[in-house]
This record gives sequence, C-alpha cells and structure tokens, in this order.
Amino acid sequence: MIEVTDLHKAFGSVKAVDGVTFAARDGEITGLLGPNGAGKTTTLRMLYTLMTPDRGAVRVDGIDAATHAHEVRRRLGVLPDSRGLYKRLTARENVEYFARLHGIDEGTIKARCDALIDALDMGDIAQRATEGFSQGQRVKTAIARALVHDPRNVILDEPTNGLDVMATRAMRKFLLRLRGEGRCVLFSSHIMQEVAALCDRIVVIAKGRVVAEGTADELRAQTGESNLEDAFVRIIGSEEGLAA
Ligand SMILES: Nc1ncnc2c1ncn2[C@@H]1O[C@H](COP(=O)(O)OP(=O)(O)OP(=O)(O)O)[C@@H](O)[C@H]1O
Repeated sequence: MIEVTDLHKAFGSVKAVDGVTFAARDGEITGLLGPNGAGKTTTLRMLYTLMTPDRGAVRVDGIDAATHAHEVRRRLGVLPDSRGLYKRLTARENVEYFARLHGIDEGTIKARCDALIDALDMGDIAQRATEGFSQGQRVKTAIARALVHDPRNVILDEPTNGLDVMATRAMRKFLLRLRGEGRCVLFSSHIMQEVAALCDRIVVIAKGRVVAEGTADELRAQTGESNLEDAFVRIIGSEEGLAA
C-alpha cells in the first residue's frame, strides 16, 4: 500500500508537484496518468525516496518515508525512468548484483533469478552482456532487478515506453501477474489506452495536481463522456502531451 499526502516539489519557479494526494492499494494496479510535464516522474521519485518533498508525506505499508527511508526502500521495487544497467555485466549478473546489495543469500538469489528470468521470458538474453540490448531487453532486465528482493510494492515509470506491441502485451501480462500475487502496482503513463487497459484505479495528474481519480467507468461518468479518450481530454482541459 502506497499513500501520498499533499506532496509538493518545486524547481525554482516551476511547481512540478503541487499538492498531490492519492493511495495505491495492494492487489490493484494504479495508473498515474498525465500529459508530458505533468509531474509524474517527480511524484514517483519522491515516492521511492530519491527526492525529498518540499512538503507532504509518503507512507509505504504505513511506514513514513521521511523517517524510515531504508525500511521503505526494502518494501519497494522500482523501475526508474532511466533504466541504467551495467553494460559489461550480463542481464543475469545485473540482477544478481542488486540481489547481493540487498543482502540476499546465494541460494535465494539463484532461485529468484531463475524464476524472474522465466516469468519475464528472458532465457535468450540472460547470459548476454547488456551492452547493445534493445529497449525491451533493457526494460525486462531492469524489472527483474527491481523485483529480486520480492517487494510488496512495485513502482514503474512509463514501463512500456519504447516497447513494440508484442513487448507491451507481455509487459501488461506481467503487471497483471504481479497484481495477482497481491502486490501493490503503481505505474505512470501518458498513454490513456495503456492505463485504461490495465488499471483498477486511475489517478489523473496535470500541472502537478490530481485532477481526477477513479475507475475508467467512474471517470467516464464524472465527465459525462462515453469515450474514455474524450473523458481524459475533458479532465485535462487540453490534448497536449496525451500522445497515443
Ligand atoms: N530536476 C529538475 N530540474 C528542473 N525542473 C524539473 C526537474 N525535474 C522535473 N522538472 C520540471 O518539473 C515538471 C514536471 O516534470 P516531470 O518529469 O515530473 O513530468 P512527467 O509528468 O514525468 O513528464 P513526462 O511524461 O514528459 O516524463 C516539468 O516542467 C519539468 O521540466
């Protein structure tokens, strides 16, 4: 469970996040949807303790990120916007390295790596150095790395960015699997179809603020639009940045 209360972050005169409040529950997929520059990445960075909020609170499984950052990090698996792999290591070595940083014993590391390589269909790339990996291969490796400590909560920044149709479908299936395991899954996207196809709840963010929240049906009802795309355009007040 991830709870965000009245989060603020400014960069000089730019109010990137301007009072964001929402909750992402266990066993659900929550989508943070907004146009380019809405404040999604900044919100997620504060959630996973990379950035300190100017104001507001983040709680993960009831634990305050400001006072117990280490405990919060243990409970989070994060796919950051920059996938950042070690290029001389193989995909498997990248994942194993992070597992060792988490202090996991070697037997468990082997079992978890085997399971993740299987679940993410990485058998053909696991033993290859990651230099030259395609976008999809990089994302898979970064996700395996994010999940190797078996976190209850999973945060993904634009997980399907740059993926082709097949890789996107595989990613959706994988996120549903995480939900089925009872995890709290939170991901950001600027693609409404992506969010609509997958999310139990949608948090719409624009100009650093939450402008709507609910299921896809609730958002349609709130706006009086039968078409989800029209509902989003109405909520956001512009089509800018809402590329498909
Ligand atoms: N480190 C930074 N320094 C200065 N401005 C920043 C910084 N990070 C974000 N911003 C600004 O804050 C605003 C929100 O950016 P953010 O990256 O959070 O948006 P986003 O919703 O993730 O957008 P996108 O979909 O384009 O990735 C933008 O105006 C951006 O230029």
